[in-house]
Amino acid sequence: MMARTPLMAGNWKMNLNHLEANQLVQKLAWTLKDMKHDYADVEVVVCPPFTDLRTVQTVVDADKLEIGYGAQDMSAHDGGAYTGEISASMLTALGCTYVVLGHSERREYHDESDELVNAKTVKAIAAGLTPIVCVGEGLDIRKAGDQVAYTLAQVEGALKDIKAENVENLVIAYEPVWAIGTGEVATPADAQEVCGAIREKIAELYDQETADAVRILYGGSVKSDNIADIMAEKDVDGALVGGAALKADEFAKIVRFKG
Ligand SMILES: O=C(CO)COP(=O)(O)O
Repeated sequence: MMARTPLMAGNWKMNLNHLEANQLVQKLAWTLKDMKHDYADVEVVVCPPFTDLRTVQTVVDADKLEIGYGAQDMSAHDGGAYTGEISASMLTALGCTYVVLGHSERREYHDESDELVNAKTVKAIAAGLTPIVCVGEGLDIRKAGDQVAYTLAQVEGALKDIKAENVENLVIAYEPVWAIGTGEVATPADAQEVCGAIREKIAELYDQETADAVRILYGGSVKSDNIADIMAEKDVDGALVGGAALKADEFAKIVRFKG
């Protein structure tokens, strides 16, 4: 089995304008460079608002930074009369390599369904983007003990009609909604339970090789002081980080979770 490269992705949500984005990415790059170890063994990605992407591209290109970037959403359409939407090809034209899809905040505030997340995932893959597909249960489902079944149904919905060769590059982020922005982090065992079940589901839908290649992230109140324990779980390959990704020092410490 090929080792999966850990991935630390910062989801900035609706925070930081392009000037602030410039500062944060530069500071992140310096901080990572100043750290004792080089960070080549961990992939670092930032997902700023759309309006920051051009700026992030300029900083990354100018300083040849080993920081990837992507958007937090995109349209399921290729182009045309869709006011306010951004297409996959607009993102690739800006050098994006990733796109977050189906975040619980999109599902909750913008009524995104599994079908829409699937349509976007198909388009992202076709454009050569790596989708970070977000799944995860709310508190009521967790209390009822149905987190695994609920989350696996979302995974299956997102992957409908997607071929194995496209799934192996995909990233899935398990983000229990009750742990997002609440300070309530899932225990490492909670994260492993669902991340492990997601990998088993992918093996069932495709094959073991595909399942072993897919990277599965945990997200929800990840901080520098809890990341190491979460990363110790065998099916957790990284984190999708919200609030803690807005501070260069803190995000850099998360990237350097091995110390
Ligand atoms: O939603 C998240 C990342 O996509 C998690 O947010 P927090 O890290 O702020 O809890």
